[in-house]
Amino acid sequence: MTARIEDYALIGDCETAALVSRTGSIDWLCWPRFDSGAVFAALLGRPENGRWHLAPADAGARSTRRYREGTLILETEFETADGAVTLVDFMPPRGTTSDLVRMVVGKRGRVAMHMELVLRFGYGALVPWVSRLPDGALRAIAGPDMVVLRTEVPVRGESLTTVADFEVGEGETRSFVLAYGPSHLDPPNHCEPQSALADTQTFWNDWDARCTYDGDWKEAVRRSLVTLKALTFRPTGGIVAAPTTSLPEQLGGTRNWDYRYCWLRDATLTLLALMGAGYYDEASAWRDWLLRAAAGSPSQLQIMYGIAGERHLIEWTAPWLPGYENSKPVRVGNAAHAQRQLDVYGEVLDALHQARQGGIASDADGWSLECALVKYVEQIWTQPDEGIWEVRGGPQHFTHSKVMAWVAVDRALKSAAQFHLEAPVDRWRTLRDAIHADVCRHGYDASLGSFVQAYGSHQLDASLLLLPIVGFLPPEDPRVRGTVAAIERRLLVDGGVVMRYDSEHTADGLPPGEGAFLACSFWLADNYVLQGRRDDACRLFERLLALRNDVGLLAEEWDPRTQRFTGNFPQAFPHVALVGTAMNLSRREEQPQKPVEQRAST
Ligand SMILES: OC[C@H]1O[C@H](O[C@H]2O[C@H](CO)[C@@H](O)[C@H](O)[C@H]2O)[C@H](O)[C@@H](O)[C@@H]1O
Repeated sequence: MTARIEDYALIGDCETAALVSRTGSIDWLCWPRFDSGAVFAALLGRPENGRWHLAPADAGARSTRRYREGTLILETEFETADGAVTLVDFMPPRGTTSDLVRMVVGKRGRVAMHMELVLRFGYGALVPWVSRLPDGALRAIAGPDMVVLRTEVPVRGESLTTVADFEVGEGETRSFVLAYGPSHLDPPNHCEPQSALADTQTFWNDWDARCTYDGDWKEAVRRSLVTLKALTFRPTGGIVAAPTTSLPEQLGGTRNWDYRYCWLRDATLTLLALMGAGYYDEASAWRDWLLRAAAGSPSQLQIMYGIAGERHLIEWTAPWLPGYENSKPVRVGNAAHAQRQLDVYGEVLDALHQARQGGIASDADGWSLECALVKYVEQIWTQPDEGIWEVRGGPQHFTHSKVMAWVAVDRALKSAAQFHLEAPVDRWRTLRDAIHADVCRHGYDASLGSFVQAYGSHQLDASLLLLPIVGFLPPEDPRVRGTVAAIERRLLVDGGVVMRYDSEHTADGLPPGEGAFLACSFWLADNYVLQGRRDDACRLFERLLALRNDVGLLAEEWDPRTQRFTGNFPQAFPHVALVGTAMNLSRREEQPQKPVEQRAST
């Protein structure tokens, strides 16, 4: 049986990532990029769909694990009746080749180990052609892809699986390196495990040392930041929402989506978290990515792109994979790429404004793009859209979407004023005021004393928690207070996690039922900070921190019924929100109402 989502840890080389279970099984790896076909897809199927298991032969071995501090180097300690070993798993940040390194280090006694490598290219479907190279390495080829296994441990083939049985004594180390290369080229060069480990340690330690956050939640914030960095595709600066596809939002359900792409929303929020912690190089790389991806007509701006800016993210299903705990279908690609989501204009213009404030100056082309985006918002803001939650039940007039249209114009106006940029400011002011008035007139339900999910609806929506955070209204406004209170009454469950909306009564085009969306739960804590309810904010924040798995990672959702993670993992969204809330709570008491995440820029 596949491990629980919370039983996985992430390793990666900033171009792709793998998930390693507590029992030493790598059950997910797309190679060579985040969005490539998976070579290990057991996560969404069975061991025969590809995995790499390496653990003591004793099935009763106990394991504990941790990352080396401030790195993405995973250490799993196995204890058996005969002794103890540490399994060190990592992917060196990529040079010319991409390597997955596993080292078994003997700690005590003599431990019998067992290794099983099942390579299945094309998301678990294709058995490769395996042969020996003259230097003894094992080469597996399937169409365009090649991987090469190098190890000093004798391996053998058994039932389409590469198997090894060996022992490791105290002080001894046995290593395995699996390297990727295109099949039309020579096999990738040998990577020396010890020096690769030292280089990987240096890379992450250097990166971690740049973090400027110095508040009370350093360990959690640094782990989230390392995770966000791991989701950033180094060659282009694009940021994926998560490294997985189709981990279900409801176990056994159909809400299974592919997150291995760059959403403007998720990526801009990631950028703000990184900038808040002092990481301006990544912010600059992302800004350049955005300007390239969005180049052209604003009417053709997509809500998401491939990691290099690709636009065609056609959604298809992989029927040969049974899905995580039978959650079908397994989807590749994402039909949401063709949706209209008005909020992305607000997120993008806010991020660009904040980048400018942080000293990442935009050139004239950048400002013309921003002006063109405002012009486009002016044309479309009155139209319905699919909203922040990417509903599949048809467009609606979502309140949050209109608020973010207001943010788009507001931030462009602020940039124009602060940086003396040329703009039709009178026209923009009129537009900004018109959107504000429209939201207050149609997005607020006086009988509920709350803003509502969509114009004319009586439903609540956790995205409304963002209204004071983006500065649409002050936190002490009675309509904002009423909205927070209504969300606490109707969407807050299980003592501290927030549902995005009531899926029974929202036309999202899908069968109802999902977990609580963890990012929204942090937004509630941000609202408590804004309202001066610091104790409530700390209590909720600590409760959310306690949901992280043993290595500090969060999935998209938490299912209060089963007390399990659901949705793609690890997802950038909740880690961004965690960083934002930690920063808000760590700010000095005298300036509590300017939250970091999506903060209302001055
Ligand atoms: O719930 C339906 C939608 O779910 C996914 O969207 C969610 O993930 C996105 C990436 O993190 C995020 O930007 C969005 O706010 C979330 O609702 C899925 O990608 C959609 O295709 C799907 O319609």
